Amino acid sequence: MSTAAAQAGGKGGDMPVIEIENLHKRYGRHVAVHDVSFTVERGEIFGILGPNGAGKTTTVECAQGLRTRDGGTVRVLGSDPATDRLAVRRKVGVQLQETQLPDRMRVAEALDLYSSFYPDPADWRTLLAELGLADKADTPFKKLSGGQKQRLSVALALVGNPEIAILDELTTGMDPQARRDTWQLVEDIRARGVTVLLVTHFMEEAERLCDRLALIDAGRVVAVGTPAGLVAEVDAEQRVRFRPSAPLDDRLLTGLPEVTGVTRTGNQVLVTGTGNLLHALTSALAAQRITAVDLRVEQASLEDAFVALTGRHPDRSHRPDRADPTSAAAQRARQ
Ligand SMILES: Nc1ncnc2c1ncn2[C@@H]1O[C@H](COP(=O)(O)OP(=O)(O)OP(=O)(O)O)[C@@H](O)[C@H]1O
Repeated sequence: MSTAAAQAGGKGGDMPVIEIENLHKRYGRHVAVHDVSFTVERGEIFGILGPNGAGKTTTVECAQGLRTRDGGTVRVLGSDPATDRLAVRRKVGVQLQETQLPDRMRVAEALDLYSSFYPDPADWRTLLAELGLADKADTPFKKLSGGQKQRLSVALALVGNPEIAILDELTTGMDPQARRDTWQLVEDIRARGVTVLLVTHFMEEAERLCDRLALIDAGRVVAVGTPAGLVAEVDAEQRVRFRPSAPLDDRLLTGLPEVTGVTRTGNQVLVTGTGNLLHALTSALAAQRITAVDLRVEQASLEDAFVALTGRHPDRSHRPDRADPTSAAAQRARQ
C-alpha cells in the first residue's frame, strides 16, 4: 500500500477535507440549494445521492469554485473555493458530467494539456495503463467508445495528482457491466489515497461504493450516514415472499398481529409486516401443514430508506437521456 493510501486509511483525528455548512445557492429567483451541510473525511468515498434537480451538481460546483454561493460556508482542504479557487483546483480532480473534448484531439494530447495545468502532474502513461487505455494514446477522442471516454475523463481528473476526486454521474448511460467496471475504478482511485466525492442518483451505486452519503432532495440534506445506518434509521417494513405448498386462505395471514399486508402475484404471496414476522408466518403455516416454498426474506434497502425519508424514488425521477433540452445540465450550458 502506498503511503498516501495508508494515510487515507486512518480516518480518525484528521480534519475533514471538505466542510460544507448551510450552503445556499439561487439561480435568479430559483433556489437550487436551500440548505446543505456535510463534511467529507480524508480517504472516504462520500456520496451525494438524490433525484434529478435535487441540487447535487450545484453543490459540488460550489465546492470546486465553479459557482459562487449565495450563503453558507465551504472549506476544501482548508481553503475557500470562492476566494482561493486556484489552490482548490490544484488539489481537486474533477470529472465533469459530460466531458467534451475536441473530436480530433488525441488522448495523449488531452493528457499533456491537462498535465500542464498542474504543478506536480502524474505520469499519464502509467495512469492510462492503469485505466486500461494504454493502447489508446494516439486515438482521437471521437474514436473512443463511451466507456473509454468515461475512463479518459477519470484519467483527466487524476492527472493532477489530486487529493480529492469529484466524480459527477460517472456511470449514467452505462450498461450494467461497464457500470460494475467503473465501480472497481472508483475503488482503485480511493486505494491510491484519493478522497472521492461521488455524485449519483443510482441507489445500488451509492449502497455498494460509498462509506457515507448525504441524501439530498429539493435542495436540502435529508440525512447523512453510512448506507447501512441510513437503512437502519428508517423503521422499514419487512417483506417475506413465498409460494404456499397448498391452497392458503389470506385471512390466516391477515389475522396475525405482525402482518400489515398480503398481496399475490400468480402463485406467489408477498407478506409485509413488522416485529417477528417470519416466525409468526412460518408458525401459522406449519399449523395448517402448509410449507413456504422458495421462501425469501427481503431486506430493507437504501431505496426504501430514501423513499421513507422523502416520499420519492430517486432513480425514477431522473431523466433517462442527459441530452434532454430541459435538463439542468442543458440549462446550465445555455447560461
Ligand atoms: N444555470 C442554471 N440556471 C438556472 N437554473 C439552474 C441552473 N443550474 C441548475 N439549475 C436548477 O437548479 C436545480 C438544481 O440543479 P442541479 O443540476 O444542481 O441538480 P442535480 O441534483 O445535480 O440534478 P442533475 O442530475 O440534473 O444534474 C434544478 O432545478 C435545476 O433546474
